[in-house]
This record gives sequence, C-alpha cells and structure tokens, in this order.
Amino acid sequence: MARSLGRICKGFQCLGSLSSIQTQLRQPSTSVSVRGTTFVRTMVQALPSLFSSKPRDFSLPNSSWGSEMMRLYEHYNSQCEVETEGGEKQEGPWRRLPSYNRLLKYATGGVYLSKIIQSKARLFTRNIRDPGAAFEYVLFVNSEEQKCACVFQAGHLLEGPPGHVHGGAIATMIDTVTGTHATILSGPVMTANLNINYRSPIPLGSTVLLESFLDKKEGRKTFISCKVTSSNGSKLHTETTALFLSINFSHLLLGE
Ligand SMILES: CCCCCCCC/C=C\CCCCCCCC(=O)SCCNC(=O)CCNC(=O)[C@H](O)C(C)(C)COP(=O)(O)OP(=O)(O)OC[C@H]1O[C@@H](n2cnc3c(N)ncnc32)[C@H](O)[C@@H]1OP(=O)(O)O
Repeated sequence: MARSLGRICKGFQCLGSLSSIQTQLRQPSTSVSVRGTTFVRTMVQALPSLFSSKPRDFSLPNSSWGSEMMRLYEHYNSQCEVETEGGEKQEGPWRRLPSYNRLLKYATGGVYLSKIIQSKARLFTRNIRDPGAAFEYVLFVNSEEQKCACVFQAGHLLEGPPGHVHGGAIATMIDTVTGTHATILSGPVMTANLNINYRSPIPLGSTVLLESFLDKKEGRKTFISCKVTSSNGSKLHTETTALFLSINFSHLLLGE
C-alpha cells in the first residue's frame, strides 16, 4: 500500500510536469495556434517516456477493421506526415493519438491510481478481447484548427434498438472524444455536462466519423461541440455540446 502510494505520488509528479509544460505554454508571448500545436506535440512526444510498460496500442488497424474504417484511417493518417516539394517528409496537420489505454491507464501513476481504487478496473471502451466486437476507434488531433476527429466502427455487442447502436454507446464515444479533446486543451478534466441530440440511428457494424470542436474556454470551463456523421458525411447522426471542468487529481482520490 505504502509502495503504491509512493508510485502514485511519483506518477503525479510526472503528470504535474505536463501541467508545467502547459503553464509555460500559457505565456502571453505565445500565440494561440502555436501554443496549442506545441502543447499537443510536446504532450504526445512526452507521453511514451511516462509508460512503465509497452501495452498494445488499440488505435492501430486490426483484422476486424472494415473498408470504411480503413479508408478513413488512411485519410487522416496520410495527413500526419506530408511530403514537401523537395521530397522531404515533415509533420502534417493531423496527429494520431495512441489509444486512451496508453494515455491514461498505463501512464505512470494512472495505472496505480486505477488499481488502488479498484484492482479489477478496466478501461470501459478498450476491455473486450474479441477484436471488432465493441468499440473500434482511432482518434486524430489537429492542433492548428483545435479540432479532433475519431473514426469509430460499432461492433455487434453495442446493440440497442434491433440492428442499431445503443444510445449509451454513442454517448460513450462522444464523451471519449470530447473528453480527450478537452484534456489535450486544458489538462485533467471531468465531464460536467453532455447534451446530445440523436438525429438518426446508427446501423450496427457501420463506421461513423466523430468531429469535435473547441467552442470556448472560460477559467476552469472548456466548452466543446461534437457531431457524429456517416463515414461519407452525408448523414447527420448526432449533435452534442459538452462542458468539461478542470480538476485536481485529489478530486479523483478523495472525491473532493
Ligand atoms: C483524470 C486524469 C487525467 C490524466 C491525464 C492523462 C491523459 C488522459 C487522456 C485522455 C482522457 C480521456 C477522457 C475520457 C473522457 C471521460 C470523462 C468522463 O466521463 S468523467 C466522468 C463523468 N463525470 C463525472 O463523474 C463528474 C461528476 N461531477 C463532479 O465531479 C463535479 O460536479 C465537477 C468536477 C464536474 C464540478 O465540481 P466542482 O466542485 O469542481 O465545481 P463547481 O463549483 O460545482 O462548478 C464550477 C463552475 O462550473 C459550473 N458547473 C458545474 N457543473 C455544471 C453543469 N453540469 N452544467 C453547467 N455548469 C456547471 C458551476 O455553475 C460553476 O460555474 P461558475 O464558476 O459559478 O460560473
């Protein structure tokens, strides 16, 4: 127990360094777009060094991914690295995020925090072994435009109305995408409000696109909106507004 607590404290120091990076980037001399870009790049580059082990990255293609899932994955992935006219490779506008599992559960500290609260804890969206059975998704972030895109293929275990995706499963994905986006923009947050309008049902097994946008930041509040469309963008499935509040880690440990 004492050792676990020590590890948690160490982990928090690591995560604390993420907030100091963020604070540094909040200096008035840095412009908004440059600040956002640099923070995400620094965060994504810094995260692997925080991992105590190399867990599977669930956001890479697997054999269950259908053609639409692959097509959209390739669409965004090809914009993560672009070629200049001189034939040189350079960073593109989009960045693929490794799976949420790697970001939170296996981040030093995060994994111990999870274990001390509930030893059998598993990340909700990444805990089904059968590939393709439930949530298959990959997230991309565009720091310049302060938006995120998520390609989501809904497996057969997510049924709600016959042949269609459960509204709670859709809400889970919206919370995941907007929550990840808010975390990138503001550091540790919790969802305070999620307001979803369901416009048309999502067929089970289909691939949809979730796009989230920063509406505004006010003190501890980060307001994000999100829409879910069919993979070719022709059909609107849901529209959402969400509010995230920045928290201290003690809020999770002590419920305060
Ligand atoms: C976390 C570790 C991160 C580690 C980093 C590693 C990288 C991670 C990468 C990737 C992340 C992936 C992300 C996944 C996504 C999942 C996220 C979830 O599903 S979270 C679970 C569901 N949410 C809850 O269970 C919250 C329960 N609620 C609470 O705990 C509190 O109510 C909380 C924290 C939300 C607010 O409590 P207060 O005490 O801090 O704040 P008060 O004083 O109540 O409110 C502050 C202001 O906000 C407004 N406010 C509060 N709640 C509101 C609401 N529901 N609607 C509108 N305004 C609200 C208030 O009116 C007040 O506004 P005025 O300052 O007066 O202007």
